[in-house]
Amino acid sequence: MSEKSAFQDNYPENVAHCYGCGRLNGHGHQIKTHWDGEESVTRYRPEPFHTAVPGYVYGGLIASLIDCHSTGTAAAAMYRAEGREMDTQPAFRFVTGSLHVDYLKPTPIAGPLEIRGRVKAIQGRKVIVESWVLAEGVVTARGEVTAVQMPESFFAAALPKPGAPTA
Ligand SMILES: CCCCCCCC(=O)SCCNC(=O)CCNC(=O)[C@H](O)C(C)(C)COP(=O)(O)OP(=O)(O)OC[C@H]1O[C@@H](n2cnc3c(N)ncnc32)[C@H](O)[C@@H]1OP(=O)(O)O
Repeated sequence: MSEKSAFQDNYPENVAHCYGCGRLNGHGHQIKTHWDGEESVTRYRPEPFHTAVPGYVYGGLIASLIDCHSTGTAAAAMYRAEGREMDTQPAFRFVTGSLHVDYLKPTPIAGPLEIRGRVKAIQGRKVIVESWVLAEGVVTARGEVTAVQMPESFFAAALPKPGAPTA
């Protein structure tokens, strides 16, 4: 795969189940993000059930789109910084350390949304990404995400402890 494929299409299978961006999560948003010069872009069409107030998008969806758009941008930026394609090893996997969203205007639910992002800083294992949501060309929300490279312990922590109750 090359940079022409979506960032998320290159995620290793064991981290491709995220509700916001995992291509293997049939219930999720399955967002697809690409570079557009120095900015990253995702296009997403909300469903009628993503309603907050009738006619407008639920803020949690907007946060989710900013979140996964930004973590994907963080991963892609690290590959770019190393001059590598996203399907090369070792894989960069980023999780959300912090997510800040400002809701500037109600976001109309009719029609597609565009989420754009820009890398503010790459600092060691963390990447700070600013992203914004546009509806019909109008910015309705702005966000900032600190994405942190996922430690291997993240996988281990997800496993049930021996003898722990399962329900
Ligand atoms: C990979 C494909 C899936 C993509 C899914 C993306 C969307 C998601 O929903 S991810 C799920 C939600 N996020 C989580 O569950 C993360 C839970 N938190 C954690 O696991 C850890 O706190 C984690 C990984 C963020 C940081 O832990 P750790 O790796 O030990 O970080 P640590 O070494 O302390 O810090 C590394 C750097 O990140 C910074 N950092 C850590 N946490 C935060 C935070 N919450 N806010 C800001 N900066 C932070 C630190 O300050 C440090 O920066 P510096 O190097 O400048 O000192």
